Parts: sequence; C-alpha cells; structure tokens
Amino acid sequence: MAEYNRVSECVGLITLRNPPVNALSAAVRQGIVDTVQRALSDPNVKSVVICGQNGIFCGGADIKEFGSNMTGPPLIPMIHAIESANKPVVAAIEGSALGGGLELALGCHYRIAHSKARLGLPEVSLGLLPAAGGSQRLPRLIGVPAALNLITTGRHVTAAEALQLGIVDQVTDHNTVDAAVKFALSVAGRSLDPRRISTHPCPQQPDLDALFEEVMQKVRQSARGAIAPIACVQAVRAAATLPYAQGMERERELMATLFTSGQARALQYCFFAERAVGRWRMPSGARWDTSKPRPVHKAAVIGLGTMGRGITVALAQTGLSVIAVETQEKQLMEAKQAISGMLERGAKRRGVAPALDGVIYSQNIQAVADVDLVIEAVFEDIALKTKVFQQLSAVCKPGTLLCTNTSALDVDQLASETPNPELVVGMHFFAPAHVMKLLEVVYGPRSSPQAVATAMQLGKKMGKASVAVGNCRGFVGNRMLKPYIEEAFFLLEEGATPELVDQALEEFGFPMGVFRMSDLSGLDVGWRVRKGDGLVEPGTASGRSARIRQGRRYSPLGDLLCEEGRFGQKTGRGWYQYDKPGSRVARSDPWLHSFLGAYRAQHGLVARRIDHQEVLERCLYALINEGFHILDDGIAAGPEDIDVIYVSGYGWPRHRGGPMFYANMVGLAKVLERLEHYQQLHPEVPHLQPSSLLRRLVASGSPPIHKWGEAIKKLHSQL
Ligand SMILES: CCCCCCC[C@H](O)CC(=O)SCCNC(=O)CCNC(=O)[C@H](O)C(C)(C)COP(=O)([O-])OP(=O)([O-])OC[C@H]1O[C@@H](n2cnc3c(N)ncnc32)[C@H](O)[C@@H]1OP(=O)([O-])[O-]
Repeated sequence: MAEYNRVSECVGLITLRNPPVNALSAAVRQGIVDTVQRALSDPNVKSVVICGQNGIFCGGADIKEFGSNMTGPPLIPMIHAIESANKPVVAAIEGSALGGGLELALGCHYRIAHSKARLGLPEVSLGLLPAAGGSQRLPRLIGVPAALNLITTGRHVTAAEALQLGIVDQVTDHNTVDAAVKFALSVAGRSLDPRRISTHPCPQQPDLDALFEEVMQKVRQSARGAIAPIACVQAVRAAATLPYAQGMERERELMATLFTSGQARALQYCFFAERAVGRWRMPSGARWDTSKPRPVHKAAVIGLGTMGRGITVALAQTGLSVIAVETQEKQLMEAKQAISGMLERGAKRRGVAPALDGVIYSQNIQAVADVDLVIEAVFEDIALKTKVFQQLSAVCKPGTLLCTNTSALDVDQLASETPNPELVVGMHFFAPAHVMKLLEVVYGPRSSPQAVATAMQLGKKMGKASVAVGNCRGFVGNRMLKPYIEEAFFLLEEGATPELVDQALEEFGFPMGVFRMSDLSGLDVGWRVRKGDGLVEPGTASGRSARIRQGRRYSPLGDLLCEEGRFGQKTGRGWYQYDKPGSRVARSDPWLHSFLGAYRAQHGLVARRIDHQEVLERCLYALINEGFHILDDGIAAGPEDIDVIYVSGYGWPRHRGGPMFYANMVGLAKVLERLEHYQQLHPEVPHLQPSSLLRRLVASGSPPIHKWGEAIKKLHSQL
C-alpha cells in the first residue's frame, strides 16, 4: 500500500509501504494510483514527493505475483499518469530503485538520490526486460549506449554514477525525503514539458546500425542461449528508432514472449532459490532461525597453496583479521607476494584501499592461538589433515571453529580425530576461492548447529552462495559430477568425440563442455582420485572385461591419456591440443582421434553415430539421477540447494534453473523413461538405474518442484 501525508503545507508525500523492499504489489500499485490522484486533486498541494519506507525506495515489480493471475492497476498507465501530472512529482530514492522501482522514478519529473542508493534495471537477470516503459525512457534520458549497457547487463549503479549518467538530478548525503521536499518546493509551478522523458527523442547517435550490430553480437556470445538479453537489445533499438508509442508496443510484445518463457520461470526460481538456501536446516532438526552464529573477528588459514591463498583473500576482503600460516619459508614468501597482488588488484577494481594490513603471515601454527575460526587448506591427504587438526585442537582457544576445505575427504573422520567434533565443519571453496561464488558448508552428524550457522554466516559475509550440505563422498557438487563425467567417457568409447560432446553441452549453455573443462582443471586430478580408489590398472588389457572394474563399467580413457603425460592445458595436450603448455585455446587433435580409433579396435568396440540429444540425455540425466539420490539420502535439504550449487559453482546455465529445476521442466516421467531406456542398453552402469525417489515422485503424479520436499518427507514416513 501507499501512505499519503501533506508536508511543508503544500507538498503531497506518498510513502510506499510493503516490507521488506516495497515491491510494487497490486496493493501498492492501487495505493499509488489513489494517493497520486488525491495529491493532484488537492488545490493546496503544489508538488508531490514519492518515497519508500524503511530506507528503501522500491525493489521493483513484485516477483511473487508473476506466477499468479495479476490483479490490481497495471504499472504502465500508473506511471503515465504520474508523468503527465500537472504538478511536479519528485522521486526520493534511498536504498534501492530497481526494475519497476526505477521505472516509477523515471516517470517522475525529478529524481533525488541518497549517496548510498543503488539504481538499476535488473529485469534481464529474471529473464525479462524493463517493460513498464524503462526500455523506452532510459535511452531517451541517458542515450542509447549507456542504456544498452545498463539494460542488457542489469548492473546496479551507485548514486554517483547515476548522477554522472543523468539518471538522477541531485545526490544528497542527508535526509533524502527532506531534500526531495525542499527540491519539490523549489520547482513548483515550473513548466513540466521538458521533464516528461517519454516526450523526448533519443539523443542522436552516429552509426546506430553498426552500434546495435556490435552489441547484439556481443550479447549473443555472452548470453549462451538466454533470450532476455537479446530482447533487451531489440527493445532499446525500438526506443532509438520508433516514436514512443510504437516503442512501447514493441516493449509489450517482447515482454509477452519473455514473460511466459521457461527461461523467465527458471531465472525467477533461481532468485528465490538463492535466498531460500540461507534458510538452511539439518536432518537433526537444527535450523537457521534457531541457531545463533558465533561472532568471527579473527580467522586463520592453514596452508597457502592455490586454495589457501584465495581463501585468505576472500576473508581479508570482508574486513576480518587473518593469520595466514605456511610452514615452509619459501612458500610463505611466495604466498605473501601472491596474496598481496590479489588484494591490490581486487581493491583497485572495487575502488577501495587494499586490506594488506589485515593479513599476518606466519610459519608457526602457534600464531593461530586466539582466532575464532580456522580454515585448513593443506594438501588433500587424510593423515596430514588429521595431524593439522590435532595440532589446532591443542593450540586454539576453547570454542574455536575448525573448518576443512577438503573437496574429497571425510569430514566426520577428521572431526572424530579432534576432542571437540561439534566444532568441525567443512567449508568447501571452489578455485579461485576469492572469485568463485559457491561455498558448500559440510556438516557431519556431530557438527553443532552453531558451527554450521557460523560458517554459513561467514560465507554470506564473503558474498558466497553458501549451501549447507551433509557429509558424503564428493558432497553434493562433485558427487553429481562423477556420473556426468563417466557418461562422457562412455560416449567416447561408443563413437563420440570430445568436440561433439563439448559442443552439445556448450549449446545447452555450459560455458565449457566436460572435456574442455577437464583440460582446464587438469586430467591428473581425477587420475589421482581413481588411483586412490584402486580403479587404475595398466592399460594393456583389452575387451569388455578390461572395462569392468569393481563390478561396474569403467572407462580407462582418462588414465591412458595421463599415462601419455597428457594432463590438459598445463602440458599443452589433453583431450585437445594447445599451442604451448598453459595456453587456453583448445584445438582439435588428430592424435586423439586416432588414439580413440585404436582404443575402440583394441576393445572390440564399433563406433556408432551419436547425436546431441543422446549426449545431453546421458550426461545430464545421469547427473540429475544422482541429485535425486542425494535428496533421498538427506544430503541436500531440497532441490533448490542442489540447483544453487550447480548454477553458482558448476556452470549450469542459470536460464535453465539448475539440474533439478530442469528435470521438473522436462517432466519427471520423461527423465525416468529415458533413464530406464539407457539402463536397459547399459545394465553394467549403476548410475543409470533410476533413483527410488524419482520413481516415487513419478508414481505420485510428478508434483511440482516446490512440493518435492513434502513428498520426500511424506514418502519417507510411509516407508
Ligand atoms: C506483463 C507484466 C508487466 C510487468 C511490468 C514489468 C515491470 C518491471 O520491469 C519488472 C520488474 O520490476 S522485475 C523486478 C526487478 N527487481 C529486481 O530484480 C530486484 C530484486 N531484488 C533485489 O535485488 C534485492 O532483493 C534488493 C537489492 C532489493 C534487496 O537486497 P537485500 O537487502 O539483500 O534483500 P534480499 O534478501 O535480496 O530480499 C529480501 C526479501 O525480499 C524479497 N524480494 C526482493 N525483491 C523482491 C521483489 N522485487 N519482489 C518480491 N520479493 C522481493 C526477497 O525474496 C526476500 O524475501 P525472503 O522471503 O526474505 O527471502
């Protein structure tokens, strides 16, 4: 709703009230329509100010309404009524003016912003475009290139940048509403014609066609199949080339297509899923709202390899004091130099001072005695990690939280080696840890809710998408990746090439296919794990039996490449060839193709034609099937946890919502049917055996994704 008051005798003050972000729900829109009418019809009112309660102007249209039948007054006529008012209307922008919130402000005649406010048209990130006139007014106000940048990226700008661009008329450090009221008094009675943005032509732009062509090409490349960025360019083009009314018609048409698209649904699901994972819960019943995090002022990182360095930077950038420990002097000096460089570059990008003094370097583990939390990032070796945990338990003050950054080892086993297992959790960062958004917070059966709450809160402070998950081999992300990679190997054995598999996955929207990704991260990583699991054997055996290991189908292809010294980009050879070691441009390698031919001949395999559909079904459905196992095992609390992990850490295209959302979109019955089909063809591949949860969900009528949680619990309790 919107509240109306008269202030300074002749200013009508309209306050949007819809916590937490004053989204433009039906009630708020109705409130605005009513209060604007009231202000305009009151002869004592000379000008109007619109603001939002609780220090936030408006977070835009109410996204929750998008999934339902929308009622209440529509936004566009509401904004037109404001723009065509015969009294000046001033937007007083505090906090955020985003999406429909900024569009509302653009309909006002003047905009005053607080210096800490942020403005933007982020609709593209929800699979939409600014369709309450934003795509038509913003280019008229700030010119086509700047509007294209803001609308196609959805980025938020600071008040200072908004002033520079001409989006706002004034920036204040003081009370924004007071400043806006004062301003509104000063402009009362002035002609409003020049202030009605919709009546302006777009500023002239030379070589308009060339500009749009260039931007469209760039957007298509980076969109990886997302349609909203392209529609945004088309809408701005309409603003630049058509009269306002026709531009609005084009905006409406483009929005209609986007609004009902699966991509918009997926992106809006991601928006809510990212917020939902913060409301974590554990099988023990512990939850986010009943578990109080401990304050963390000082942290330590043990081991300053690639991961430890990134974690140190991520911690220091949040303003924490960090003790960075590396026992070897040479490595410590190298790490110090690298960390300082990363902090300096990060600070330069963000326009702040680097937190160099926030990090103290030490060779001595005793230096961590008074920290609140330690993150261990030493080599992935259980004996070494156990030793470090035992040392930490002896050195640290009581109550210090002990976190491990392991990606593969058993968090419970490590916890059991310490006197206080309740203080142990996993904090699984992804490389580079100061850049990658994902953090898996891994709890064991004995981790205390407070330890989980503390790690989750620290993750949030570092700007990570933090997801609480149970302890199992590979946790959630890597556990699901295993069948995905194995299927890709099997497809090569059966006749596919790395190029074909990667192309199918990249067309689906992954930034890199499985083989290009494997070359980037290093083939030796998986080789080491498989050796540890006792799967790797000398590569001379042939036939089907040589490809059955531990009772299931196994492809030694990755091992054979490693035996050849082909570790990927770092050696200049892997699934592809590179100009030189370390180079990033992958080229098709004739050696690899003849190697695959010889391998198939040795094992009596006949290459067949494999199409993109089979690649997608086998790789993605195997991964999704593991996701159902994970849900059934209670390792992830809900499908949104898995989806956030995959979208933020594994390159799953956001416009497809994450693997579990994708399964829901494709249809659970179809996923089940295809898994059954492939399982019949490949009975020796256990990961193609459909999960019991998937079967149960299909049997119960394939409920929509937000009902799965209910179904999992209900079905469990019936067993
Ligand atoms: C054919 C139809 C024509 C339509 C016309 C088109 C109009 C327009 O162009 C479309 C839009 O405006 S699209 C919209 C464009 N706008 C955007 O994309 C802005 C989206 N919002 C944001 O970016 C951030 O929330 C803020 C920066 C506003 C605040 O950040 P923060 O302080 O870190 O807070 P937080 O943790 O993020 O959120 C707190 C709570 O608020 C909730 N909620 C938030 N916004 C909501 C919304 N619009 N709605 C509903 N709910 C919204 C959020 O879910 C959470 O709920 P929970 O139950 O507690 O989990």
